[in-house]
Amino acid sequence: MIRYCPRVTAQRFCRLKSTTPDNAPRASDNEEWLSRLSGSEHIGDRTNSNKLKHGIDLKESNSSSLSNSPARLNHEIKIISTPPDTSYIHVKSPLSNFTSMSYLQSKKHRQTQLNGFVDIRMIKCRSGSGGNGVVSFFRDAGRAIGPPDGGDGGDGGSVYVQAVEGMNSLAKLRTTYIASDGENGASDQLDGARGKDVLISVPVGTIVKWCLEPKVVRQYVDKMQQENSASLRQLLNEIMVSLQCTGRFAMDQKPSHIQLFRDSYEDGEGWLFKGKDREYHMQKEWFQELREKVKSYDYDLTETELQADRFPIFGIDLNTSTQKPICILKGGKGGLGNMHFLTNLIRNPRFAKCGRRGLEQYFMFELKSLADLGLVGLPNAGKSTILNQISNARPRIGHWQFTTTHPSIGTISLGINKPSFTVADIPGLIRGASLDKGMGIEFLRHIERSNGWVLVLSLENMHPEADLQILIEELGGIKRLQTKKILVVCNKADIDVENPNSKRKYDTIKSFCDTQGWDVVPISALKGENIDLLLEKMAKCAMDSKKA
Ligand SMILES: Nc1nc2c(ncn2[C@@H]2O[C@H](COP(=O)(O)OP(=O)(O)OP(=O)(O)O)[C@@H](O)[C@H]2O)c(=O)[nH]1
Repeated sequence: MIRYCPRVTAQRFCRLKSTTPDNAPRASDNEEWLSRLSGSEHIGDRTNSNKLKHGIDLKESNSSSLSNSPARLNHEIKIISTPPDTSYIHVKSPLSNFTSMSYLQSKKHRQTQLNGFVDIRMIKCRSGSGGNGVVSFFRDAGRAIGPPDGGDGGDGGSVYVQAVEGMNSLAKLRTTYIASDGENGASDQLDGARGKDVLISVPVGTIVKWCLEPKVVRQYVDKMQQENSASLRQLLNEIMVSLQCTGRFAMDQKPSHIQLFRDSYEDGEGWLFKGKDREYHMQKEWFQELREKVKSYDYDLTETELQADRFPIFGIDLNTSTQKPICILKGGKGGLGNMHFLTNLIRNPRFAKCGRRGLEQYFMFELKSLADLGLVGLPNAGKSTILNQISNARPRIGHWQFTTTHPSIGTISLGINKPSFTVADIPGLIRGASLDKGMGIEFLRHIERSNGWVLVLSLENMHPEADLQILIEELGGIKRLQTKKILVVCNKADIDVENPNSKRKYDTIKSFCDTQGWDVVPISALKGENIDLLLEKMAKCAMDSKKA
């Protein structure tokens, strides 16, 4: 906890005309504050580890280590060392956790793909630095130099984030959010104004994650791609990022938060001199003594900063609207004015303290839709036609592949007094989507939160059972599907109805689904056949998934 320096607050910000300052701490107040500081046992406890920065680990990521291994599990975290060997929990984690695949793909390509819908943004945020304290002495007609009256710098503004209802895209977010710096203090005991905060409003369902500077990552990845033939996804999974982390609790050895570090001055530094310079002061014993005491104040400031400058490794999930904005970057503290350094020995303190620096970091804003059910299928299976039939959503429908270029969510109500549920339609998956073929698997984020998945197959295709296997594979394998409630929809049952082969296709799928305990239903979305049964089964799947 910071042992705050003495200050009478009642008259802050009001200008005192031609009277002796009465808002400044008296020498005795300052003496008492400084003597409390000198009793501190903290000095020297903290190591220099706060100078360590996060970064891409070049040694781990040489091209020879790149293989065609399956995609690494996202969020994989390898603990390298823990306290007391190091001050922080040192971890390594794949770069894919701290950058955006979509950002690294061609920007233009993605714009046309998305038709204006934006579900991922990399944003630079900066909190304001604290204003500087000021060196000033009271003056009036009768006195050339009076007691010190230099005010404190104002605190820097912070960056906040909040989730609000009614937004459904990240398109309107700016690329940079900068909170303003605190103003410097002034004569007559005036404290500088506090820097303005910034508030980033995002749709409910957004996850805010800490990430590396996108430009640096892009340059690095481009270089790596020139040197070897690995796909972008493979590269992002193989390149490791070194991070300094902390646990949720002081002694926790399990990393939960990334420790961020400011570029502020060292404890005991950050002095501003006026009249006589630093060299002059450093030679004086009284200044050295004071500096030693103020070191403890700085130590507390740094500790408070380190506590505040922690960000959850897996991000902040804004899955409900935020009642109170969440601070993601805190502004720097304002520096002390010279009136705090008046003591019985130091009558003319010609020095003040600088404000503490703000923080500049990059964050990845990722929108993950909140729908009860996720509709997945190969391109052209008829997902959009189904959603059109059963809900208020009006997705694009076409007989060409990838008509759906961005997710859409429909609400389905089965009548008064009956619960309603939501369904998300995402672009079609193809074999190799997880290796970025077709529209890739980036859109799966929109069904990740749904506990119920509706797999749509087209009976028009020659081997719909093989399509089902492709879906299972691209969705993460049978084990992943076992964690969800699954409903399989065999669409386009109207085609070739008389052909015994059509019945055979359906039976093969049904018997596989039976072995997995999955429900299955044949329909014709185009002709509206069996839609009531489909709705009933979807409602059951949604309710079961809510219970899961
Ligand atoms: N005969 C028949 N055609 C259908 C049926 N359902 C959809 N279609 C047609 O199949 C084509 C594709 O339908 P969409 O709903 O756009 O398919 P999708 O799965 O959303 O396609 P993507 O956007 O590529 O993912 C359209 O021409 C539809 O009219 C059906 O039950 N029977």
